[in-house]
Amino acid sequence: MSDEVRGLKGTQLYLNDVHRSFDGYKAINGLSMVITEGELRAVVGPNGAGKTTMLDIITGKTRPDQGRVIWAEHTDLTKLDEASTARLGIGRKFQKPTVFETHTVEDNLMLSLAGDRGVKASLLFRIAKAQKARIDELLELVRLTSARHRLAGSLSHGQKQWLEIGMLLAQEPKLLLVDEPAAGMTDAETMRTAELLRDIAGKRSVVVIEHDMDFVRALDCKVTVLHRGAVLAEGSLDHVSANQEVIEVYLGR
Ligand SMILES: Nc1ncnc2c1ncn2[C@@H]1O[C@H](COP(=O)(O)OP(=O)(O)OP(=O)(O)O)[C@@H](O)[C@H]1O
Repeated sequence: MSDEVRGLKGTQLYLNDVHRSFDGYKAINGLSMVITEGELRAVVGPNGAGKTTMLDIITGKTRPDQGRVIWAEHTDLTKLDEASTARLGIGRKFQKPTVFETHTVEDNLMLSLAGDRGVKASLLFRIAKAQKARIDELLELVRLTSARHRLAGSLSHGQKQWLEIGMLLAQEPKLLLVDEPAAGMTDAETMRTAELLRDIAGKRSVVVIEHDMDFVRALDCKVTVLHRGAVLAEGSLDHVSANQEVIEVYLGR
């Protein structure tokens, strides 16, 4: 066992000196980060800091030019595509909710639990007891128990986001990547989303990209500030907020 691998014990995701340029522009420029098993982490930074590109690299959508991206202590993610990283247990929630609007909340969750069986076969499939219990649990977790029989298309924007998080959780990810979940939400929905993400971390790691500082405060977790494709500061929100460089490039704008 190499020293590097031994040092990764309990690490869900490890990025070391990752680089990626687009037409000569260094979108990711020496990015290193460690996400431990079950950790909740917020990633913030100005527009163009490389946050989305970082998620693209983790999920295999974009290949880094150099650097190490290691999953669960030994799997090299730089060799994998999006389908393979999803199979490993990396779930990604994009900014815009994508739910089946003409199906009920329950059916949306059932379809996600069903995996590869196909939409029609899944809806015809009788819900096994274990599946029902899992759906109950997911509905509770994403605050949609009372909306169980509503059409997903009739939900508020915030509720659609929660439903999609539930659909991703149905696939039992070990790491959930969430891109700006609070965008477009009411203040109350934003605070409930922070609670929800705190609830679901622990059993799996959760990395949240966000601009809304009230939301980041409510997440109450370690914060990484990205700037020009690398980590500018890391620590508690109070710690990074007091950093003069962070104030200059991000908070003070
Ligand atoms: N596929 C691509 N082709 C060309 N340039 C790209 C590509 N992906 C990202 N970039 C560039 O890389 C830089 C970093 O972008 P990225 O979207 O990762 O930043 P971000 O921190 O997510 O910003 P925002 O907060 O605005 O979403 C930007 O200048 C962007 O234009």
